[in-house]
Amino acid sequence: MMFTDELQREAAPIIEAIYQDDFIQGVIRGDIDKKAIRHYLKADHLYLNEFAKIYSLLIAKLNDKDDIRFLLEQIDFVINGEVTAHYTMADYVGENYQDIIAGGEWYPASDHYIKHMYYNAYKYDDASFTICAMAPCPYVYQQLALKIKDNHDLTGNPLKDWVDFYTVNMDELMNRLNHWVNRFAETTTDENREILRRNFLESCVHERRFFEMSYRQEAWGIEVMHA
Ligand SMILES: Cc1ncc(C[n+]2csc(CCO)c2C)c(N)n1
Repeated sequence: MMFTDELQREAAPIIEAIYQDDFIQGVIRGDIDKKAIRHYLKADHLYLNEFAKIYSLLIAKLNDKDDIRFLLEQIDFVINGEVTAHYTMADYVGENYQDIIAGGEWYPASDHYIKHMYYNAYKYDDASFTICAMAPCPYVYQQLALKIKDNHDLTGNPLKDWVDFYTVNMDELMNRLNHWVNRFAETTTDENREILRRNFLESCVHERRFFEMSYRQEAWGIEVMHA
């Protein structure tokens, strides 16, 4: 069994828990509170910006042109492509997307998640540490989307396109990320493998907390200073 297969097997209960939580269940019913979706969008557009910047930090750690080209494509996807999924949610809210995301912040759970990725990018030379902290991002969404599709017919659901978005386009990305991590995991120490494992599983938990944060509209409770 490949190293990333083991990580994915260990992540299964966390993904099942996310599936059962209020946010995804509300998406499945198609009646989730619009405030939860608004909060998610406010947090997620900033999360995606940072995700793109962290890809750019990984480029500095890689040498193969094809690997670099792939990361450039992913930056484009995160900045320009994924907003399609966000527009589906903005339509559901019934407000202009730019108006929704104005004034968003790194709320507590997204703050922690973003900093987990940056920490690994700055602490370790090898890209694998960061990749393990990033891989749950496509993996969890792909698994949730497939689980939803397997169990429910979303015809007529206003958030169907959001779910559909993550059932496609994720395979090639996961293959690349898994390949990089497995190559490093084969030759590194047990201690490093344990760090990789924790990074992956912690980010799965971060994914869960991100949805919970959105559902409960968690914020810091610190007043924003206006110039
Ligand atoms: C909190 C959070 N986690 C995951 C995604 C999904 N996602 C973000 S970037 C990307 C592709 C990476 O190249 C995918 C699948 C999200 N939108 N927000």
